[in-house]
Amino acid sequence: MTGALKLVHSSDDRDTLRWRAVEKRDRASDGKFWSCVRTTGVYCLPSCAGRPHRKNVFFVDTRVEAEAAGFRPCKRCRPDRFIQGSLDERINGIDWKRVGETLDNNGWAKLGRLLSDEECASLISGYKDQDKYRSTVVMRRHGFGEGEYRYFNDCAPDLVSALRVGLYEHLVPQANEWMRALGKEHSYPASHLGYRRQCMKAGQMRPTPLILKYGPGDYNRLHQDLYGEEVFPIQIAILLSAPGKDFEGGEFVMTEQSPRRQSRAMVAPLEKGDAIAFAVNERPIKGAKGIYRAKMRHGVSEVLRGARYCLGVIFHDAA
Ligand SMILES: O=C(O)CCC(=O)C(=O)O
Ligand SMILES: [Fe+2]
Repeated sequence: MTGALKLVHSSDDRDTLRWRAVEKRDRASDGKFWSCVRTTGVYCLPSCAGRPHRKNVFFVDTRVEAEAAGFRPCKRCRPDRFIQGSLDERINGIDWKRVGETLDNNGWAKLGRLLSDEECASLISGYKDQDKYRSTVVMRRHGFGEGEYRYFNDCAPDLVSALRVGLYEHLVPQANEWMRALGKEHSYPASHLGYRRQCMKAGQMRPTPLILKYGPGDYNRLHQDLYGEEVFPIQIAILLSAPGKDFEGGEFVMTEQSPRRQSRAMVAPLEKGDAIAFAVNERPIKGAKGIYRAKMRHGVSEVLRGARYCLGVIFHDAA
C-alpha cells in the first residue's frame, strides 16, 4: 500500500523537484517545465543562469501558459528559441488561438521558432541539389527582383511535406472563417490531401513550396503568390539564415491596402528558424460599418551583406 502511495506526488513535491532542477541549472529539464519570475515578469528555462529567489518563482507546464499569464521570454536563456520534439509536436505546441487573433488583427502572425539550426542547414545545403526541384526562377528575368528561387518537385524533403500538411490543418478554420467574412462560397477541406484534390480539379497540380536565395544587392518586390483560381488565403515563410550573422538587411516586409486608404507597411522581425503566417491576398477587416477587404502583399528588402535563404510554404498548388 505505502509503495503505491509513494508514486502520488503532491504538487508541492513536484515543485520541490522542479526548484532543485533550477538550482542545478539542469539542462535535461529544459522543455519539461518553465519558471515564471514574478519580480521581473519573465519566464525561463530551468537551465537559465539567472538566480531568482524561490519565493518569486512559480512553474508552468507550457510556454503558452507563461505567455498567457503575461510573462515575457527571458533575454538570457531565450526560452522562446528552445525547440524540442517532433515537427508535429512543435506545430501542435504553437499557440494557435493567439496566431488566429493576430492574423485577424494584423494580417500576419509570427509562429515562433519552428526549425532547428540543423534543419535550416539541411534545407540550405539541399538548395544546390537540382534533382529536388521542378524549376529555378531567376527573379530579374521576370521583373520579380534580384535573386533566385527553386520550387520543390513532388519528392520534396519529408520536412517540407510535413510542414505543409501539419500547418495546413491548423490554418483551415481561419481560412474558412475569412471566406465566410468575405462573403465567398469557397471552403477548404480539413486535410491538405483533400485540398490538393481540390487544387487538382482547378487544374493546379504542381507543388509550390520553394526555397529562395538572396545574395548582396538582392531583394524581392512586393507580390502575391497566386497561381490560379484556387487560392488558400494564408501562407507561411520560414527564415533559414541568421540575420546579423549570415546576412544583413533583407527584412521581410508586407503592405496592406485598404479601400480609400494609403498603404500600410509592416516589417516582421524574424530570427533563424522562425516562421511567419500571412495573408496571401485578401483578408477581412472589421470596420465600424461592417467588414471590408484589405489586400496584402509581401516582399524582402535589399540584402546588404551575406546570404539569406527562406523556405516558402504555399498551400495551393500551381497551374
Ligand atoms: O524570402 C522571403 O522571406 C519571402 C519569401 C516569399 O516571397 C514567399 O515565401 O512567398
Ligand atoms: Fe512570396
